[in-house]
Amino acid sequence: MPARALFIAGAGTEIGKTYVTAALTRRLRAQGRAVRTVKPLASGVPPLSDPGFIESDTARLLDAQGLALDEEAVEACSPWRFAAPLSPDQAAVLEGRSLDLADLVGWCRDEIARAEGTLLIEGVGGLMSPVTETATGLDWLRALGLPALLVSGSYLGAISHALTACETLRFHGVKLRAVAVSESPGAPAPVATVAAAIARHAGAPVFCLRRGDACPEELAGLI
Ligand SMILES: Nc1ncnc2c1ncn2[C@@H]1O[C@H](COP(=O)(O)OP(=O)(O)OP(=O)(O)O)[C@@H](O)[C@H]1O
Ligand SMILES: C[C@H](N)[C@H](N)CCCCCC(=O)O
Ligand SMILES: [Mg+2]
Repeated sequence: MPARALFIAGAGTEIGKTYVTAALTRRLRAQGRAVRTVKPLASGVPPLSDPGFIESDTARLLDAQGLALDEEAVEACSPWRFAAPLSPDQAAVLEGRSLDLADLVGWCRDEIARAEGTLLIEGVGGLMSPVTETATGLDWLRALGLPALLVSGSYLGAISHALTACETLRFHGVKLRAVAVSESPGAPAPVATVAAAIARHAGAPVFCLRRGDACPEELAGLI
């Protein structure tokens, strides 16, 4: 059976993409489905030898897959890793490196071609955060032609951020599979209220994850 691949895009950064992607990975595995989860381009990732590595997106996604945290697994999950917690193009400059969208897209296409079951690809930052000096995450997603799961927070302002991302995806012909609203710490409104507001305009199913929640079964069922 051909692989199903999904791109996890964000309405912003630090809002729950990795949390939701890890939760979805665990849910799919619990349902007995084959899943591979990658974060090809990651900034803010210390070396594997650093105690802080355990907090990185790469470590969290490997853990959700039940994989060991070794060099081989890290490289296979996140071939482009940068230490500075900045936009990847800026983090790359600090290391005297550069990034090319064609390389990133080519790597993902190879993964899609060889995946068995479901392939989850976490993006970087928000939908239009830069991924190279000249390309945004939206360019990356469009080049892959994959459907998206949009992750939003529930902080004040999240509704507009989420709907702006939904509208941008629609404008560019990207299929929006669902929106996952991950509860932001200290948010002034209940996450369900924020999700309901997003659902009135998003044109896609909307799900909530409160702090510490597992992935809803219904969300996994759409993937
Ligand atoms: N629903 C939730 N329950 C508990 N913790 C959460 C939840 N959502 C997010 N977090 C925590 O909030 C922090 C930021 O979330 P996360 O790392 O998933 O953001 P992100 O969108 O992937 O960020 P980046 O743009 O760096 O990839 C993490 O410590 C994460 O574990
Ligand atoms: C370091 C951070 N957590 C992410 N890895 C990168 C976020 C880049 C955001 C760039 C932007 O949109 O302004
Ligand atoms: Mg992340």
